[in-house]
Amino acid sequence: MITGTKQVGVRIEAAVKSFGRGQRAVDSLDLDIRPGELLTVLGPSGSGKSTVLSLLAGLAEVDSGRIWFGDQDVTALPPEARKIGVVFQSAVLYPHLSLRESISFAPKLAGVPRDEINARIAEVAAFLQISHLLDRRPHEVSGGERQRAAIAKALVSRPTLLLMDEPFSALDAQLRRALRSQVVRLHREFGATTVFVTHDQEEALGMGDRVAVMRGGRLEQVAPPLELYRNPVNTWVANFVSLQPLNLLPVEYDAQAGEVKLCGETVRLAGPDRPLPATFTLGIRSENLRLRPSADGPLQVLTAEAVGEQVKYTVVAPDGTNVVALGGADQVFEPDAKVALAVDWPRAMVFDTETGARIVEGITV
Ligand SMILES: Nc1ncnc2c1ncn2[C@@H]1O[C@H](COP(=O)(O)OP(=O)(O)OP(=O)(O)O)[C@@H](O)[C@H]1O
Repeated sequence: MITGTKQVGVRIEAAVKSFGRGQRAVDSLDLDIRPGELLTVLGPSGSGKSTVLSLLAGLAEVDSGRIWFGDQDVTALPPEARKIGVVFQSAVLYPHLSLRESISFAPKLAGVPRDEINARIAEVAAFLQISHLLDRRPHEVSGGERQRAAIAKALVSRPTLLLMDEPFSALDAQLRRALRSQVVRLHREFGATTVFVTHDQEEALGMGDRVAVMRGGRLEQVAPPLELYRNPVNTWVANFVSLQPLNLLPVEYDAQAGEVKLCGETVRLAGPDRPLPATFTLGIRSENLRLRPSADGPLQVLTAEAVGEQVKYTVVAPDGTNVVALGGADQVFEPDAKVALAVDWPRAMVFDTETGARIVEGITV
């Protein structure tokens, strides 16, 4: 880790923020961000992600609640007193200044000695591979290079908290991927506690030490990526974090026989870890569902779509439910083929049909 970086934990306590008389943009939010972690904040458009970032930056004030950086209550502190670095969707650089001048602006103002500023710029620019561009102005570099300069500008003041709001959303997919891994390495190197806002599942799950999922101004769940993926608290989170389509299938359970009826098939369960209700919703991701050839069905292939090395099948169950399954290119099913499901049961999720809440951890057959 680079010397001079302090790691601070952040605590948002019962934060409420509304704009005008409208709905609450952030509603009773409690969130702990650990010292030095890279937390991604994921949610659909309008879920309150940017507002959370503005509250942390001090660009917006909470209506009620408190914000702590370590043991310091910063709720009433203005942005300049918070020791934060912020990177927005489009780089905030001075158009008439060179990148070097833009990057050195804030530390110069703060009275950091010239040599120290130069050393910090050299270090961060080398890391971000923009050393050769420092004497150019913003309009003389590409969009990706401008975003890297904006990151350098945010880092050079040695912030204790780095806030990034969809910094790569205007860039093409390949560049986004490259910059994503650069930010992860940068975070490891510089160690500042980082909050990275995105509406992109792949970005949030790929980058975050933990992912905070927001919906309608509230926090639905916060967990490490794999835990979130495997143990989502409800159908909404399960669906939102899915990289491949999620099937939510109605299931009937006969407790006495220990059997479930799923898409026209009867399956014996070995041991649900808790009593199951007579009907529930089974959540199964298409990557955890395969098709088996079966002369007498009960399902029928509707479409087969190539996805790289795999094939995405949409099949229809006897009750008309559509089910999406992924298959390898080695076993190809033609449209209209009769098939049965091969469920990876330990990866199946059981949800309450009424509330959508997760009810058991996993079931075995
Ligand atoms: N300055 C503002 N004035 C009025 N309403 C606002 C303002 N900023 C945000 N809102 C409202 O607050 C809610 C949350 O907005 P916010 O920008 O935090 O969501 P977001 O999750 O970041 O969305 P996006 O992914 O589209 O940027 C939205 O309903 C939005 O319309």
